[in-house]
Amino acid sequence: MRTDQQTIRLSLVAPNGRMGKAIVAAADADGGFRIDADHGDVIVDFSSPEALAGSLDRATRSNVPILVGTTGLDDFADRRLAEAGRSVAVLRAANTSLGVALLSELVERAARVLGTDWDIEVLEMHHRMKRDAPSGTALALGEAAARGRDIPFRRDEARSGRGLERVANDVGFAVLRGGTVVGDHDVIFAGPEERLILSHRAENRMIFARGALAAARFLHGREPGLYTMRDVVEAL
Ligand SMILES: NC(=O)C1=CN([C@@H]2O[C@H](COP(=O)(O)OP(=O)(O)OC[C@H]3O[C@@H](n4cnc5c(N)ncnc54)[C@H](OP(=O)(O)O)[C@@H]3O)[C@@H](O)[C@H]2O)C=CC1
Ligand SMILES: O=C(O)C1=N[C@H](C(=O)O)C[C@H](O)C1
Repeated sequence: MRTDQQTIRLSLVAPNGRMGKAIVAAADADGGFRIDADHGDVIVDFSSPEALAGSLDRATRSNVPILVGTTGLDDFADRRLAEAGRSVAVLRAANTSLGVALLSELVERAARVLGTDWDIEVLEMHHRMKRDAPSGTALALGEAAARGRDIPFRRDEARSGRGLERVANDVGFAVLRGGTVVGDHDVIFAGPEERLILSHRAENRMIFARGALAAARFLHGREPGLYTMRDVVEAL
């Protein structure tokens, strides 16, 4: 039980989902948080893209910061998040684990250092219930690679058939689904006669839940803006 910090009330959009339950368990173990159905200090949304508009409306109307962990969001959702970020603090994270926050930095750096003759492929595997593909994390890692290389992010994710020679600088995606896999991500840099593979393995949803609590603590009382897990890690 923490005694050094103020208790933060979390309003969970989906308390009964897999992530909702993990966050409730992590909050219980931490002792510095309380789950509050409506009037939280921070809104926490790990649900589905359909819920996002309502969650952002609630955040801006009540002037409360919001953590969005939902993946599978489209460009329109990006614009809504940016708009909400003008009036409240908004943190969007496809992956709230500490390991993936660091992996994203490593990927950006590797892409910057390795020349364009190193192709970049992202491979991910998740449990059979996952609805979106590629995972939000895989896409965010692809974006980090493109950022490192200072090129526009172009996805190649439909390789089946013929005439599929690789286009230079595209980021390729491969997706596996099955069983209860919590979340595996490999970023493969395939160069001339060598490969560098940066990997993360999530073994339990509690890693995302603990990261979500760190993000909520970061957001509490934070000024309006769009934030990422890198901001959270830097503030730790
Ligand atoms: N950022 C991160 O670190 C992580 C992100 N995720 C992402 O979080 C999201 C949820 O994952 P997970 O918990 O495994 O999924 P689940 O399917 O277990 O839970 C989703 C929950 O959202 C609820 N829900 C769905 N639509 C709405 C809506 N329109 N309004 C309110 N609630 C809604 C569902 O309720 P009901 O069952 O009643 O429909 C359910 O309780 C996914 O997008 C996933 O990719 C997952 C893990 C880590
Ligand atoms: O749906 C999941 O389970 C996960 N979703 C996130 C994603 O799409 O990247 C994060 C994590 O990999 C688990």
